[in-house]
Amino acid sequence: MAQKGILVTGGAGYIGSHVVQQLTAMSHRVVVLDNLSTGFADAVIKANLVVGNTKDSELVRNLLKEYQVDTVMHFAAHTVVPESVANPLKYYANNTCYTRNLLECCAAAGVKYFIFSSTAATYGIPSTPLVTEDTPTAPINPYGTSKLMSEWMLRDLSQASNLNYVILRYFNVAGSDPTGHIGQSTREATLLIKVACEAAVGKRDQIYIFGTDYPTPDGTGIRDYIHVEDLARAHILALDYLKQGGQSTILNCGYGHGYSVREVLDAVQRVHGHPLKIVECSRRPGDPPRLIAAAEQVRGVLGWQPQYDNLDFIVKTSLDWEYKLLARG
Ligand SMILES: NC(=O)c1ccc[n+]([C@@H]2O[C@H](COP(=O)([O-])OP(=O)(O)OC[C@H]3O[C@@H](n4cnc5c(N)ncnc54)[C@H](O)[C@@H]3O)[C@@H](O)[C@H]2O)c1
Ligand SMILES: O=c1ccn([C@@H]2O[C@H](COP(=O)(O)OP(=O)(O)O[C@H]3O[C@H](CO)[C@H](O)[C@H](O)[C@H]3O)[C@@H](O)[C@H]2O)c(=O)[nH]1
Repeated sequence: MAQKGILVTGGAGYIGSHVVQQLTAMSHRVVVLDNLSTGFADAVIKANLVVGNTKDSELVRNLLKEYQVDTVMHFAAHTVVPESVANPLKYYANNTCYTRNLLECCAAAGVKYFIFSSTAATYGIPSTPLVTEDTPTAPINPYGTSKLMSEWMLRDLSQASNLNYVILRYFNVAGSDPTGHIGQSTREATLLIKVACEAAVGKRDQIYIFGTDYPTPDGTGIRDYIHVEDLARAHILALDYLKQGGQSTILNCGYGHGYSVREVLDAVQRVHGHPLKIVECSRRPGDPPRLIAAAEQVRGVLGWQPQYDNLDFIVKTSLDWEYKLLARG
């Protein structure tokens, strides 16, 4: 019998491509569906890339059939929070409606396992700094809401069918493949470590600190930064877990401790060896002071053990990739 396939939507994007690389290294049969809206064809090295959209039911149905897909890993989404505030319907269409479409195709094809990229943005501004999976969800922007609605669809479909899922709520993802084959190539990036590394290699003149008056030890926002390779590994373990009959579940993905913006910028300067031009400015609307994952569940349920829980290493791999992008022009 032919090996069952894994459909990875958004597998040409930053996080998806790292997961695909781990899956193909383990000889899984992978097909990537990506419309290349923010992804890159050359990020998909050993899997088949089909350029298309999750809203295209006929295409999705054909792929599920052709590759005998029993597992879907769903990364495809728009991911920029301020853009979601300015253009909410774009986010509800892509992140919610097209996910519904994908789920409908999965249900019809009898897909058994679904691993979904969710986000700490579903928690909004939690009242406790340490966020457990039971912390009430209360997103404060359309991006977070669009993702939470997909979680609900998945939960409800699972209850009405044989589909089981793992929802992974990522905290702040950073870093790049330590072997240097792939990395974060996002255009017009907004995420702190990526932006700081762009400033370090001279792609930007300066880096802004959004708010220095937060109730944190140094006044800047604190986040739980997780290396993309460790996050990718959690997907592999989630797949094993589901295949061994694991119950549908939601898991935070973070290390359980955080760094302030100043600590991150110190790390970038330390690893890079040169000072950055840092400009302090007012808070960015909607940013919680501190967001840290309670990260016991993912370790307990999946047996996940992070390898790269080291800020300087995260920064080093980001910086190495930024130099590569610079050399490519
Ligand atoms: N980067 C983070 O810190 C972070 C944090 C939490 C959650 N997430 C989630 O992780 C997932 C991946 O994020 P990323 O950072 O790799 O972003 P990314 O933009 O690099 O990847 C998204 C990929 O999906 C593709 N895509 C988008 N809409 C599509 C569609 N309708 N059909 C087919 N392909 C489509 C894009 O071309 C891109 O390759 C997203 O679901 C995002 O919400 C990311
Ligand atoms: O140029 C920058 C960029 C960010 N920050 C600060 O750095 C911290 C991290 O900000 P990011 O923009 O890197 O990431 P967020 O914490 O806003 O991440 C949120 O948005 C992400 C997607 O954009 C993910 O969904 C993630 O789960 C969600 O918490 C925040 O305190 C932010 O104010 C700066 O000071 N300057």
